[in-house]
Amino acid sequence: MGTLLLATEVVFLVLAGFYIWNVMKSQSGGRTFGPFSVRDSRRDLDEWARKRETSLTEPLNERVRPQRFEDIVGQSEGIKALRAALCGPHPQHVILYGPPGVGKTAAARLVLEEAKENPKSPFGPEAPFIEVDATTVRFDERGIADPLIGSVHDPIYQGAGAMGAAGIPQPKPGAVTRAHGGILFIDEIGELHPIQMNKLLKVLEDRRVLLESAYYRPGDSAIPPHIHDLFQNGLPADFRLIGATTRPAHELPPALRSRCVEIYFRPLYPDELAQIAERAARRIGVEIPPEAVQAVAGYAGNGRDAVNLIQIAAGAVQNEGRDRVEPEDVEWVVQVAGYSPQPHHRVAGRPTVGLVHGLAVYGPNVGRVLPIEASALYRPGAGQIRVTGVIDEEEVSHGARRMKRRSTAQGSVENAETVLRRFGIALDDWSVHINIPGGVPADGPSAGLAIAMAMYSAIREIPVDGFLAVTGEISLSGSVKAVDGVPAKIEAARKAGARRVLIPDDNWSERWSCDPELEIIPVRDFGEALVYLKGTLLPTVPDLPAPAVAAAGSGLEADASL
Ligand SMILES: Nc1ncnc2c1ncn2[C@@H]1O[C@H](COP(=O)(O)OP(=O)(O)OP(=O)(O)O)[C@@H](O)[C@H]1O
Repeated sequence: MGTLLLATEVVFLVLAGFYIWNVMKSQSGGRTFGPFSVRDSRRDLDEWARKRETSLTEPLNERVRPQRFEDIVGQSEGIKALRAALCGPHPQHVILYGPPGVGKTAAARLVLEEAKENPKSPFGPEAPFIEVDATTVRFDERGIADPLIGSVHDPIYQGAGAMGAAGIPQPKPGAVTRAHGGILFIDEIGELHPIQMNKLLKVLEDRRVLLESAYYRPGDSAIPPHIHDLFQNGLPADFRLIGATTRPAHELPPALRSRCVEIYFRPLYPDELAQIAERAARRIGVEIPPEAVQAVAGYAGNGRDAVNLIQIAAGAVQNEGRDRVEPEDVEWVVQVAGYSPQPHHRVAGRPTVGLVHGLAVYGPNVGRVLPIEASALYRPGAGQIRVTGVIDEEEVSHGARRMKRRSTAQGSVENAETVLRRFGIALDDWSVHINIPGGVPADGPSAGLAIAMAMYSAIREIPVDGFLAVTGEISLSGSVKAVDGVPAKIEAARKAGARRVLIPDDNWSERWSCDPELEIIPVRDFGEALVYLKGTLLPTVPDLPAPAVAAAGSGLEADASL
């Protein structure tokens, strides 16, 4: 019996000891966080710390990202304007326009550091650079969460915590407040929800975010003083905005545009893409011969493409134990990644009947060569003019009003037709096909002179100088009228390998009189322009008798159905 009692006592003592040990152990774990004990939390912390010890090498795109303004190719004008807007004593808000992948984000990321170096800049050494992508920034119409502007977490919402339980609304700062004292960069700003855009405009105006909540009572002593302060004085949001967009300026709200300096980044030319590719290869540590660089430039539509092409090719090459990217490696990437050749127009060089290199501007300040083709068949009494490649209707915007208008290029063709008739060509006897490949941009009138010259060349079978580029609007009387974007067009002609450019006399500037590479010639009318049609100067305006005999065709594909 005594033994039994002793055994029971021992068992009881062991159980009690085990219970006490367990209680003490759980108490030594300390507080709990909801369902988590401190021990659980510590275990998770250790796990994350262990994970953080693992890190991969720096991604290639990080390695090739521009580190200084000098690394950004081809945007010197845009960067100069960006510096002027942000690096002085009175920085301004900026909108950066431009196609994708040409260095807008790269430049925006660098400008704050440069501004900080100016002792007169209001950006302090700790000024933040906050980056937001408008295509992914969450927008909640009920205003529960607004990571851009900030919001109030009202006590009714799930997870309002101890403050919520006490009926206290909690202001949550957004990116505009995190950017206080620095720069807020909004990529794709044109994609912001209109309500968010309006809120942003208000913040730009007030330089603070004023929040409201039905749960806020100014006299409530249960609300902590810092929350009273935020409701009464607002969250600070004095920053400078850089908004980047691939949209054209007229698609952005005028109220935003009027508050910002507008800066344009332009598409990159093939030689600039080649430079970016070369630099990327160098940074990655692979060799690249000029032929492979040219191959990249032929397929890359922008700087990002150039870098991506090099990255994939370099990766493949390195996996094979090589350190040199050959043109075949670039071709392989082009195949597998589905790149298409870029239409980087060069002038034809050889004289061609019916082919005139017009000049157009697309985007802000970007010119390009626009080949205009004409073919002609002599069809006595059955003449007609067919135009292909022209956009039938263009949408134009005047502030909030959108209008559709007939393509101005179509009008240019009709003007050219009248001019040729005035010059004695019996168009009733000619079937003429004019083709403007690639669609004509909104500045169609400036193709008028080129169209008239192409038609004339096709009908008279005169080969056009293959190094000639032409811009100018043509009036019904044949005079050549001023057009927009002549400097950009001249640059495009230069890049395309032209040697001579005809421009309207009204656009002439003395600075073009001694260009070492290009002969830039002002012309007043169609007759003057014709003197330069063939590379060898014609002594006078050509004689233009109406054709008397049958069947003159052009050098370009004659269309029997004309
Ligand atoms: N002009 C350039 N000079 C040098 N590198 C460039 C240039 N443009 C683009 N790149 C390369 O492409 C990458 C992407 O460019 P970035 O993000 O600046 O383009 P973006 O104009 O902001 O385009 P998106 O509108 O698509 O954001 C850069 O990190 C850089 O490696």
